[in-house]
Amino acid sequence: MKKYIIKFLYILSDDRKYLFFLALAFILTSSMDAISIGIIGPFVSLAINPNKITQNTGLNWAYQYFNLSLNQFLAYLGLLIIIIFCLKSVISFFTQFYIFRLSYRQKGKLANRLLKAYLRAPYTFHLTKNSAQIINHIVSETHIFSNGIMLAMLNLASNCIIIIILTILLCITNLVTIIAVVVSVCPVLILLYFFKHRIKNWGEKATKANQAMVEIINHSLGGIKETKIIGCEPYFEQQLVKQSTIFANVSSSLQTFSITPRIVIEMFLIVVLIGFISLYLAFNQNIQNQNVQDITSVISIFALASVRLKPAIVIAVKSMTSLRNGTYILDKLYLDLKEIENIEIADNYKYLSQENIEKLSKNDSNSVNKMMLFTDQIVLDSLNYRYPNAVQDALKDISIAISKGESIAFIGKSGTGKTTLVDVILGLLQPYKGDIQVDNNSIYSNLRNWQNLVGYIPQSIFLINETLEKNVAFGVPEDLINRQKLHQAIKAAQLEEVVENLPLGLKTIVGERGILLSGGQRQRVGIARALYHEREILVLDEATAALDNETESLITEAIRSLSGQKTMIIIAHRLTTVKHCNCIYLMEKGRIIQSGSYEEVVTAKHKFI
Ligand SMILES: Nc1ncnc2c1ncn2[C@@H]1O[C@H](COP(=O)(O)OP(=O)(O)OP(=O)(O)O)[C@@H](O)[C@H]1O
Repeated sequence: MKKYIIKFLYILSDDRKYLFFLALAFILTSSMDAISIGIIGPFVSLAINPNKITQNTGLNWAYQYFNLSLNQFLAYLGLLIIIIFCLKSVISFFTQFYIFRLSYRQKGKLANRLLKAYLRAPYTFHLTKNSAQIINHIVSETHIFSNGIMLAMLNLASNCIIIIILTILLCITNLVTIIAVVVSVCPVLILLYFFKHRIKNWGEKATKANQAMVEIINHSLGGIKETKIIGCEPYFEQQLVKQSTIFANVSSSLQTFSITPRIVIEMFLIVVLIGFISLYLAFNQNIQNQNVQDITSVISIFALASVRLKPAIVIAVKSMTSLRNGTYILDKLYLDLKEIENIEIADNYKYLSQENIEKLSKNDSNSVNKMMLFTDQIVLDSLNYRYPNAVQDALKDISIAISKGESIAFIGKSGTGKTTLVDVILGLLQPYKGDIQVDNNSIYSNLRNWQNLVGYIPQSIFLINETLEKNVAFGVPEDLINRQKLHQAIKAAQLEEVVENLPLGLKTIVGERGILLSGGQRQRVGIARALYHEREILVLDEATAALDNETESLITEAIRSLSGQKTMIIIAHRLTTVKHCNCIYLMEKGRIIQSGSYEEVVTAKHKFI
């Protein structure tokens, strides 16, 4: 339990401070709740026999002090109970409101914290992670944390206070009831103890099945073209049925278990109540007025137990089940948060030279937001990179200089390190040896500023299901889009004709992942996007897919028209696009083995594509 609370508090982070106020509110409302219900039994007993007022020292003193008739005194006592009840109800309403708000806000905060950490985690972290898992953490697990763990913990705390106070009251007033309560609760606690591992297992299985379902849906719909052509719909359907059956089985077991306490407690309470009355009647043949009062008092206390104590016990036990069920999620969230919040620093620096680590840490501490200037050249100085857990370097001693306004291209067979080199240039991967300098300043002295200079146009552009203009001016609110810049970018990216042919022009929604556009058009949207955002340096990973001659020449034209204005770094998969480049670098096994003009390198008869 101690470990559970430590993890819970870690995840709760800043909101821990609210728990103190919540605890105070709990103590207040639960005490009022318990007292207001606890005094109903004695009040009923006094109503049946008002003379008992004079037998109680406190009540007798009040009765004498106010100088009222017994019935009037009883009426005022009733009024007092009503006031306590109303006050308790108002406070209880607001406390519950506060609990719900805190819990559900926690979901939003936690999702935010996770997304922030995932987005800031180094690129290498994402190379090894499954996106379905990440989505599941952010969407479902945060919900289970707020609903199944946090709410359960708060409910458990508030109901435990009620149980303790009511039990004390019952102990004072009636021993039979307390025996009934103990007899009813013990089997439930024993059940909970023996099932604790199974409940945790159910929680784990439900989470995994849920995650697998997201993954299956993701895979089948994400590759819908392949799914349809290969005809593997039944495979995905069967996989989904398998996981949903697991989910249904464990969830139904869990739900059944969670209603068991109510059934068991109800059964035992009734058994003890009827048993007590039957035994009482069997052993007391001559029922006197006093006996009737005893039985009435026991019944009213039983009523109290079933009105407030039973629900409190049921909610407390249900919360305990929910907490146990959430153990797997709590562990996962705790480990994940710890991992990603710490990895950010550790992994970023893992493969970096000591010199660059110092530059980065200096930058982290004074995070200056000044612009990085690029007026002369970019120098890649002896870059060496190795992927985590790889046995050999993906890049070996890469040294080149790129002057401002130059276009250069990397060519080479598949797997020779072109993408890796571009990822290093983009600052996504950090070399364990070497440096990248812009006008003699290391990019590691402020990676963010360096990235602000660079526009990246990947093979497959990420397009959102929005209008074409929003996709070009990506991340800019619609009313702030600069029309002039937008039209210039569209023109330079050779997209004017495409826009003219779209039904709503720039206002046409391009569909999920730009499904309404062709591959070549999408890549030109990517070029327009980089141009709109006025990036000095454009890094273009040319599409590997075969493009028709016209599209290819449009892309080539778009790239060519930018030469001289922008510094371009191109990963080329076909030679036509790089004809105009100032320098071409041929790569093999992570090294640059040849460089020179198009004629020098291409006519050297290397078969690299
Ligand atoms: N995430 C990774 N983890 C480990 N090794 C990797 C990873 N990504 C790439 N590699 C390895 O690094 C080497 C260079 O890969 P890279 O993707 O840079 O080649 P490429 O020239 O861009 O290939 P292509 O033209 O097919 O895209 C390859 O041997 C590849 O197997």
